[in-house]
Amino acid sequence: MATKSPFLSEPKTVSIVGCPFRGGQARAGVDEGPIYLVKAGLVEQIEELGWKVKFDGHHLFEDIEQELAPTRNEDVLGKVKNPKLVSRVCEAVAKTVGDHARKGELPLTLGGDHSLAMGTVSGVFSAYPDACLIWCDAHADINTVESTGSGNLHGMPVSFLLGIGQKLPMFEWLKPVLKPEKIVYIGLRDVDKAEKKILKDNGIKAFSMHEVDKYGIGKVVEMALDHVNPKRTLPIHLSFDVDALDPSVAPSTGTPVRGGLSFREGHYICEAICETGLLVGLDIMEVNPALPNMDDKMSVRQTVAIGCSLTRASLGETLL
Ligand SMILES: NC(=[NH2+])NCCC[C@H](N)C(=O)O
Ligand SMILES: [Mn+2]
Ligand SMILES: [Mn+2]
Repeated sequence: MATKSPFLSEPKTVSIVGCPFRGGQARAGVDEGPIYLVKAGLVEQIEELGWKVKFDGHHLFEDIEQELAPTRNEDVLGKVKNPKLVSRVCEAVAKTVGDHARKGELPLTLGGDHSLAMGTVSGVFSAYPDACLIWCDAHADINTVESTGSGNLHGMPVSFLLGIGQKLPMFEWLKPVLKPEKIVYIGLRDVDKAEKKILKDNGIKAFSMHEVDKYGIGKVVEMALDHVNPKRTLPIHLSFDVDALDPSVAPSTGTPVRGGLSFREGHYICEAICETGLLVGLDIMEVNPALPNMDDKMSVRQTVAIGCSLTRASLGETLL
């Protein structure tokens, strides 16, 4: 493996946090994402790159699900769906991810839906308070309790991490670890009207597909890093929603949007971030093997393979 990291301990270790969780959105199947990724050989592939890999089974949230089961149908607050469940699961994820990060391991969280990022980012930023966040997604996931149309928490993790919008009592544990200048988006193309205003009001930097078309992905990643990490010294967390990629490339996901990143553009982002040597946390989110439909095995295989190859590109795989 190439470089030594200023942040990670030797031997360089990836700790896989498999999160079969779907409570942040409505579509079944995204909870199977991590299981498919591991079954496709992800652990061995990362080892092949020279990392030590820790993985002792997926994070089962059975205890939480069971405890909340009796009141499961009442878990709604205003428009927001499953707030108690999502909060408890993300709190557990934050602890696990934070523990790995504090030990100098690189937590790799496999979703599951993107609400889990409330946990992963909280965990990584608890270990590295000066970290920055690169969010690759078709969506901004920055709706607030007030602005959400869907009520799905996978559309809100960023606002919760920033501490903007109404605070929900069950999310008391979640501290606003993120500052608006510490996040940058790449790949946006389906941003709700209210989200556009939130991005503008908070001066949050975003490179939509328009900028990818205009400047090319190389320049976009450079500008994104210049914004959150001008001296290339700060730890980086990469949260990658596979719907950032075009649906022709990654079809098996819950909220596909046309006009997305090409196969190479997606991988380039991961390679370029890896080259900084500053990556300390990685999320691969929203792989849903039940979509686009049960019979479309080709799409599933393709999307799962891309989840694996994006991970490898982030962890040092190069073309030459
Ligand atoms: N992580 C995702 N795929 N998020 C999609 C969010 C879609 C929409 N903006 C919403 O708030 O529901
Ligand atoms: Mn998305
Ligand atoms: Mn997302």
